[in-house]
Amino acid sequence: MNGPDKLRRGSITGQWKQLGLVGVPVSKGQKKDGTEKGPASLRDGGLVERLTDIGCDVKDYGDADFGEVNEDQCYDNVKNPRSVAQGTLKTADMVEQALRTEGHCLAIGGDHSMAIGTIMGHARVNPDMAVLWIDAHADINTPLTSDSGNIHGMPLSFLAKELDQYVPHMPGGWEDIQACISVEQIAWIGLRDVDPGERKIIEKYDMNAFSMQEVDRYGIREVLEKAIKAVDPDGDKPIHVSFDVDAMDPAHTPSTGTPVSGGLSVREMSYIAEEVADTGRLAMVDVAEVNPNLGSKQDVDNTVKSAIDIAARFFGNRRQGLCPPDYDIPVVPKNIRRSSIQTTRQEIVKHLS
Ligand SMILES: NC(=[NH2+])NCCC[C@H](N)C(=O)O
Ligand SMILES: [Mn+2]
Ligand SMILES: [Mn+2]
Repeated sequence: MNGPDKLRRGSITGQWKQLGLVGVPVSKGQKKDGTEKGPASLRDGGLVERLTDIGCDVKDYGDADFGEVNEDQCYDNVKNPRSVAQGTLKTADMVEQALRTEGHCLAIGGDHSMAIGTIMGHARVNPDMAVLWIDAHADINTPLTSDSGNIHGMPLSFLAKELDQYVPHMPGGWEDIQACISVEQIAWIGLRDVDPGERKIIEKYDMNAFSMQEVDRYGIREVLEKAIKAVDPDGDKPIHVSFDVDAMDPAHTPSTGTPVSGGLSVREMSYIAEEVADTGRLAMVDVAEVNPNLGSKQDVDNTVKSAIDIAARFFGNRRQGLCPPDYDIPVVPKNIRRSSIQTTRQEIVKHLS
């Protein structure tokens, strides 16, 4: 081969021309206020500009309206079931519309209960999607296996058809939320805090769960390859990435509600994003669990920066660099003497104008 993967990779921007952005300002899936401000913190941090710079044509669909639910009593131990259900249905509609219109979608949360709506909406368009769930947590507790009662620890139990028998039918909108994917469509990367009921489900259904132990044993390259092979053996499925920022080490994403030490490095996470982008099959990304209420200003800035960096990598930004399709190396006109770079530049500008 001639140079590092020269033939396989282009370096031109604009692979994802059209991209719908959907904000999912949910915080009722867990107990800490602040994730409802996640979408605003990512927009204020320059997310759209970053995506535009790398050649994306971003259409911002705004935020799903989570409204206010009066007296959202617990269902058994499940907290805020009606609030989450109501916003989930709105999220699903917006994601569906964004995907149908733009072809690609980036959903920014919000706690990870956001993914019930994003995957539901995505499944209406691509029911055969492959889901890569990048997270310290498995988020597949059922309401009955969950100790916390927080819905952000349960989204996959509502989404996986095989688990229907374990999930109670809750009131207040949940009748419209139906499981839409199979356990075989899901692979996790980054796990390091898995509850007993979750571990049981993973083993019972022989699910594709890659913990940090596998990352340490095989390296991120092999783990990612195995994960993609597991959910997309023929390499022809649309890919949904659900990225919980707590998958990364808290050194990079400290402002999140349930940080767990020993997470993915910037390099490992960048590698995942670049390689998934390179498949050409990425349809949608969720960015979950940014909580600007937690930590110092520096912590929040670091978290927002990491989240934006990774989101941009999923949509085409590469560590090797990019150049716009119409970029040309500036030529020095023959009649201009090279006295110094400074004057050359000025003279070229003069010459051109
Ligand atoms: N999306 C997340 N950060 N989830 C954390 C879940 C923690 C724990 N497993 C629970 O069920 O409550
Ligand atoms: Mn998590
Ligand atoms: Mn999560």
